[in-house]
Amino acid sequence: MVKELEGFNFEQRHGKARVRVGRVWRSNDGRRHFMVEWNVNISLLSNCVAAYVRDDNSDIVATDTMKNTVYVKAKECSEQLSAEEFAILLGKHFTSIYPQVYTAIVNIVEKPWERISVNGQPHEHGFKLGSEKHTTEVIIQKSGALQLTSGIEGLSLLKTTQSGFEGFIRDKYTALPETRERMLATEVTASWRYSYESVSSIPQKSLYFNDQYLNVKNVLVETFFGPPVGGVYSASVQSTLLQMAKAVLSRFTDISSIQLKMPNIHFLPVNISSKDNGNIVKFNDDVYLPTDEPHGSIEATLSRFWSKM
Ligand SMILES: O=c1[nH]c(=O)c2[nH]c(=O)[nH]c2[nH]1
Repeated sequence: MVKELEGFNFEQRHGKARVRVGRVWRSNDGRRHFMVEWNVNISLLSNCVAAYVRDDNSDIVATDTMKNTVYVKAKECSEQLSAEEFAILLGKHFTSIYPQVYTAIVNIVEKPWERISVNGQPHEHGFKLGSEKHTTEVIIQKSGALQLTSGIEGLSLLKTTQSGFEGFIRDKYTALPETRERMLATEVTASWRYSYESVSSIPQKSLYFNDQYLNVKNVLVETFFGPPVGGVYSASVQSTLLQMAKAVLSRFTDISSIQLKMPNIHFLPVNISSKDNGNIVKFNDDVYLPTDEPHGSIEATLSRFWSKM
């Protein structure tokens, strides 16, 4: 502990936020293009207290250097890679080349550019923006120990039936009727932690984490809706959320925990009545008032019992 901080507890980190980078790769004949757009955030934990206490910047990695590193490393990746692999590569770089840096935290949000089909044919170099985003965060130590998390942001799901909410507490403030027939809409934010604990145990199969992202998304969606014919009844957002989390942990053995945030986005059944005429029109689960706010906020984390988290 330096003398200037005696009697204090001091924690610090520094990094570069929102470094946006696009990267294009081309097939051998140059015709078929692959592209990603990433928003990279870097945070370094390092021994650079002197900069805070005595204006000595000699242990500081300039955040401008961090930004440049993103572009140079993107250039150096000669083949397409997942956001997870790129985050690990950056984290490894910062923790291995700077003696002062003991931990790097890198998170990336990937913009959902998807290859476009024109007249039913996938275009060689044309992309359109999709909706939900692939996210990842790696926390990596100098030793190579790491925590890897991936996720989805903004996955909007809605079903028009097979949802209800009954049996909740009723008191003098309760106006909500019980129902077995309502709309269910949410915008899922998911983040799941992989059980890999060191750089050396990360799967070497290229684009493995992109495949896993799509697999987890499919399981979440399938569980939310149930089979295409008939669907599955949801007794609450809470119940559906847990089924989704359990389905992911039971299907993917390399995932040790998952957090789901599922706001309950209300579609209010329209009911128009007047004092004189009572109900003017008889609505029958057919006309709704869509809302954004207020919304229910429902979130939970499910971890394997043996998980170290
Ligand atoms: O699925 C639901 N869970 C709740 O906790 C809740 N609360 C509420 O008003 N409606 C709902 N719906």
